[in-house]
Amino acid sequence: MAYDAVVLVSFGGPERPEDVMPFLQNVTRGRGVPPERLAEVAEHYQHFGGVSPINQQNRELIAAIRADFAANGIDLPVYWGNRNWHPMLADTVTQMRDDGVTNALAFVTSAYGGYSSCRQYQEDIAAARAAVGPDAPVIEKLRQFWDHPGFVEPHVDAVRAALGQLDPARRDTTRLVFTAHSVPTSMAASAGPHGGRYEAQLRETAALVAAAAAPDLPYDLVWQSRSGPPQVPWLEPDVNDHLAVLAEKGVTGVVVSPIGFVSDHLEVVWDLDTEARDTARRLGLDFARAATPGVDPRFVAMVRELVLERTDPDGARLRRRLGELPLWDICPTVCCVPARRP
Ligand SMILES: CC1=C(CCC(=O)O)c2cc3nc(cc4[nH]c(cc5[nH]c(cc1n2)c(C)c5CCC(=O)O)c(CCC(=O)O)c4C)C(CCC(=O)O)=C3C
Ligand SMILES: [Fe+2]
Repeated sequence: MAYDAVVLVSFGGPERPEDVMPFLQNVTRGRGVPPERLAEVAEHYQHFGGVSPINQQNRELIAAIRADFAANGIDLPVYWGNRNWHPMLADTVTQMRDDGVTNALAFVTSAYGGYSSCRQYQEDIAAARAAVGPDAPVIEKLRQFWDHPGFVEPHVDAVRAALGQLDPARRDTTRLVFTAHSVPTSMAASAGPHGGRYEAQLRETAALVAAAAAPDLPYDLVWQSRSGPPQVPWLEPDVNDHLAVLAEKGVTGVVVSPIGFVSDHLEVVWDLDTEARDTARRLGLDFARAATPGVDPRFVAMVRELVLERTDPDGARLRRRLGELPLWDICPTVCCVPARRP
């Protein structure tokens, strides 16, 4: 198959105070998120002047991908469209159509399977194509990359660097805490043969990062940024509750590594750097937050490798990975479908 473009597909975030509410309404439409929760999250954004860092981070990632493609002889334009805020994916797909694009590959800024991280992005792509009409380009999502060295290695280095900020004399009471966005348990236990991928893949990534960064330290995978109405069960424990349990057990310091994400967006700079750090301070725990891949050259090169896996005659041989869970190039239609429609 010959491809004529790459499109980066992401979550999107507000860039002005007046964008915050309409953005949150886009995120939560039809999801039963209580208005109190929306008001609280709007407040988090307003602490940063109504500007989420995520769009600027994606601009920087796209600039780095373009430079990497150019340096490596890949002659494909790179477009950008979001699920929840401008540039909206449907507008981007319109532009791609107008530019004559017919077959594109999509790089989604989420490493994992699962409904929000994989299937919902495929639904976003299908909806954007439907809005454009029959002459919309075909768009195929690149594979999940939770165990790709270009994703794992930057996390490993970041955990090592964060450990370096903690007291080495207290290493035997130091602990690694990996985090990812919580999801409703009904979504986590996705139906079909590929159910439960999100949590299983996160556990594999946590194990890979821990083994390479600090094999002597115990670690846990916990959840952050729970949304939704309180009566709906979401994956637990929450990172803040987990820190309290660790402090109780005699742990003196934590490295918190958000392996669920690819950049230090608002859920990282607010939910971890502000809230979880405050929790740690109250509990008397030393706290260091590990960085996400961002524009690490290995992560940028990974995007090129994922493209080459699909375009190079030897592509299958380029499929670099560190884990052992099932991996597929193209998601089966039953993959990552939630047990109950969210
Ligand atoms: C699995 C997952 C990822 C990782 C995969 C990926 O990266 O895509 C992720 C990423 C993100 N989540 C983000 C922000 C938000 N997520 C929300 C709400 C929700 N997230 C969910 C799941 C996930 N979310 C779910 C199941 C909901 C409930 C509503 C629903 O069923 O869909 C809400 C609503 C308010 C609230 O928090 O209650 C906000 C504002 C931002 C942007 C941060 C920025 O602006 O910098 C990013 C990257
Ligand atoms: Fe999937």
